[in-house]
Amino acid sequence: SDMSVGTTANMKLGEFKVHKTEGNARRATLMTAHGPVQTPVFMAVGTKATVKAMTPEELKDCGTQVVLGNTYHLHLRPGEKTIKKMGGLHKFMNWHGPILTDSGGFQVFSLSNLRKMSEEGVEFRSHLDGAKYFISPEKSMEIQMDLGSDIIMAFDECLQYPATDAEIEKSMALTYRWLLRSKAAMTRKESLLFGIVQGGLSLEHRLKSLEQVTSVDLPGYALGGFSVGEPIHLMHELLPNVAPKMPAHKPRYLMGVGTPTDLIIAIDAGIDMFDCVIPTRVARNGTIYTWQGKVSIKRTEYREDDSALDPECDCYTCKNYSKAYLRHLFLSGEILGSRLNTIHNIHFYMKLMEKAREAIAEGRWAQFRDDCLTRFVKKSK
Ligand SMILES: O=c1nc[nH]c2cc3[nH]c(NCCN4CCCCC4)nc3cc12
Ligand SMILES: [Zn+2]
Repeated sequence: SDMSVGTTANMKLGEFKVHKTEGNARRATLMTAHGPVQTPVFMAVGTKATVKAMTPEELKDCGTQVVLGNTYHLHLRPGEKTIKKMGGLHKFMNWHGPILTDSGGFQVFSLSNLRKMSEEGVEFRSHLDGAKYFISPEKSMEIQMDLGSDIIMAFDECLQYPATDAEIEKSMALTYRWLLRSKAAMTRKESLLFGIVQGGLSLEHRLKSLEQVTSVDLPGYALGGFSVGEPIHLMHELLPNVAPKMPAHKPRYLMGVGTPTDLIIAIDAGIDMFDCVIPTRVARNGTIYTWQGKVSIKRTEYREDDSALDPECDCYTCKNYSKAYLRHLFLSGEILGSRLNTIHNIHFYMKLMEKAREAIAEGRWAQFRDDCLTRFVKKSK
């Protein structure tokens, strides 16, 4: 269990202690203002101050350690000034564990009708009501500090895929200049600022961006610019050539990733932290992750199936409900269906990370990795 790595009592804010490694995989602890984070860790995405369909208590019961918030969404609604007045994001959403906030750049490019990009920042219209907004490194830091975020992401430019070499070079240079401005503007001592490495799907540019970003002394570093529509094998091939070259004694965060298979492959490459909407989003669409592969709950074969979603799972949903009932809820569009499927998928992701942490700590990561890849790759039913 997570206690096997000893006490975190006298760890300093921002300290990252690597307890055990096996190949590139690491078992570590990161100390934040809201407590220790045991890695490898999957962070539940709570974009609009809620992890959809789950209460904070249910999140905790599923083993959630860190919740992710979004600068873009919360700036538009209800506004960080309101959240600050209400006591900050932890109090507002009643989540008192560590919170990581994304810096807004990615969401502006993927959600809003972009108006204008400049050295200064990005001007855009809200996807909600078309109102005009402007975000810069300084504005992004101000928003994340007002939210009271424990881990603040630098304001970067996430390049779309595909991109030419010239576009990649231009964009990563801007991301580097914006990183320096982010660091200068992030003055909240309780918060940890993470830099974001870009460089597209080009190893040469990735290593150049890695050199630039890690030349700035920070408590952690992320790999951005992935999971943006590129063929997934390109990321799988690039990771082992980039992740191990990130600072060994700082946390490595792969943004926006991924499926259970992606997580295993990335941990094997040396990644410590992940976030993705997949477990919550696909749950609402009736797709369930299990230790025997994926299950689509709407299938007719489950109509009178009295068994649990996953016989190897001990979550609240698997202990109390049958596939037949969950199929009925899904087909009826019942809210409880979204809730019970989400509870299971989040529990599955957190259990996967817990087992990965134990496997690395006990020197049997390679066996666990191969076992998972065999289980997950099997055809989904
Ligand atoms: O380069 C990035 N910088 C800042 N934040 C990011 C967030 C990201 N999220 C993703 N991918 C999310 C992909 N996700 C996969 C499941 C379906 C919905 C979209 N890439 C990212 C890159 C970045
Ligand atoms: Zn379950």
